[in-house]
Amino acid sequence: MDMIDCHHLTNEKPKPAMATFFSTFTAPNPLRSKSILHYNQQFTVKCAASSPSLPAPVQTFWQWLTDEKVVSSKSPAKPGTVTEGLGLVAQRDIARNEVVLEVPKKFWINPDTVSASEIGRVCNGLKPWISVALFLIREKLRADDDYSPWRSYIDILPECTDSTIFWSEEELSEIEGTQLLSTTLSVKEYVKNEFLQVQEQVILPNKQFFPFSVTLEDFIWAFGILRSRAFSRLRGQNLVLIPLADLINHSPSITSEDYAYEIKGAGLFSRDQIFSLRSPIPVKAGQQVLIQYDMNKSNAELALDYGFIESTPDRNTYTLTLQISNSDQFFDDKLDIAEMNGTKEVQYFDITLGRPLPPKMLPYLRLVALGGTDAFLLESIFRNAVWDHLELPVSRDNEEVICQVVRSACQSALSSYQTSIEEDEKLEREDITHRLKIAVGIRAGEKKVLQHIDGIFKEREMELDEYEYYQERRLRDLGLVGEQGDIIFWEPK
Ligand SMILES: C[S@@+](CC[C@H](N)C(=O)[O-])C[C@H]1O[C@@H](n2cnc3c(N)ncnc32)[C@H](O)[C@@H]1O
Repeated sequence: MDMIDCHHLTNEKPKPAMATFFSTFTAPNPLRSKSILHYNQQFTVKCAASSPSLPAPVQTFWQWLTDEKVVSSKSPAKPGTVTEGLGLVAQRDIARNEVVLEVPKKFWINPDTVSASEIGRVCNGLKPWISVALFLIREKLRADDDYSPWRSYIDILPECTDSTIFWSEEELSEIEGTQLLSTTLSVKEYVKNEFLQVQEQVILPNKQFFPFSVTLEDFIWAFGILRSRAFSRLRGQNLVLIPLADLINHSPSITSEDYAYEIKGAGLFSRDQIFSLRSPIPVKAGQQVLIQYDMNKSNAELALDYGFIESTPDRNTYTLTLQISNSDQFFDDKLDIAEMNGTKEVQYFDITLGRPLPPKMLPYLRLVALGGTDAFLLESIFRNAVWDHLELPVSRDNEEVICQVVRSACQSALSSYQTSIEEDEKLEREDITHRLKIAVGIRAGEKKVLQHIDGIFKEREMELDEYEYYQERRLRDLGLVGEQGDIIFWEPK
């Protein structure tokens, strides 16, 4: 099927500036995202859904849903071929918040579907996404004469998306030096390890269910399908594929995720559940119904999960990883203080273009860099108050060190990219492939965030003489500093 053209971190740790301080920029943990999956323009609709030129598998799919009474000729939206592959096209004008489609639970694919299926017994105890992935692969690879009720749905799933997990080595070389490359490689490594395990424990010992060869490629396909189309954060459903609803595409110009979809009771006298999708904006007949997938995902997450990015500046992020070095002589005290204040030995800070630094970043940096004559603050009598002190500059030395370390880490990260922002911006204006556009947007975005971080600490460095440090604050609190900042001495008469 060619709905979508089928093509497809560890950054160097900057040298610690001093023994007690270890700062590193690495890729965000790919599996750390809040939800495994979820979800400017109006896109051109190439052909109306009722058009005979709709691909045959999509027509078969629609017929199946019609026979099952999930849809009818009066349905407000139908599948159509659009620039993003398949999408949902309005059959008539649709009002804001109007229900576009409803899909009963019987047609969902989730871990319960797998449990109730032939392979349920052998999938017992597997991670939810792995059992659903095996289910999808089995449905896809089953012989044509082996009837499956899911066949017409499986047949409309794309062979791949533009997610970086499907990129060739050559395409990946365009994101050399980026956090996205490291994340992509670690995700692929993770998927590979899970595959090897499930192959040995489930696929090979159960030839009766898997009489065909299942490859790592099949497994990556299933992972990509789940990552790009499963819904999550729904009532009791953390991983669910909803056929038909998963044809909905994303629009950057819709800036609210509210009310687009929900799970509700099928009716007053029914205990069944139904998935209901609403249009967040009014849509004219013939136009595509679109939603906002996730306001909180960065461009790197969008590229990894779905295979597109946005030009919105605040989608550009860079994850700064800071760490209390375990060779730090004050390691135990620092860790205790960090943990008492909701941070860890290794702490990630997601920095977004044009936004202030995350609130805990400066105190954490100051804590990590604390040493020398400032080390008294680590003593246990200060334990409850120390974080408050770290919220403000502690000493000139401490503040200077954090500026130097962050700036040198930024410079080092910036030097690992192959191109300059100017070169990227020039390329962005040219006629390039969708994947190259993603690559160029990602590498330019990361560099801009690094420059943004560097700029913040450059400014701080220039203001070092203007800050009030711990000792001055202390003297002022004791009433020993006059209003003009002059130190008041007690003068004997
Ligand atoms: C939930 S599916 C939507 C249906 C999909 N277009 C299809 O052909 O099956 C999500 C995928 O649609 C495509 N997509 C959705 N919104 C897009 C957008 N704004 N720009 C580019 N591709 C988009 C991406 O390939 C993404 O992985």
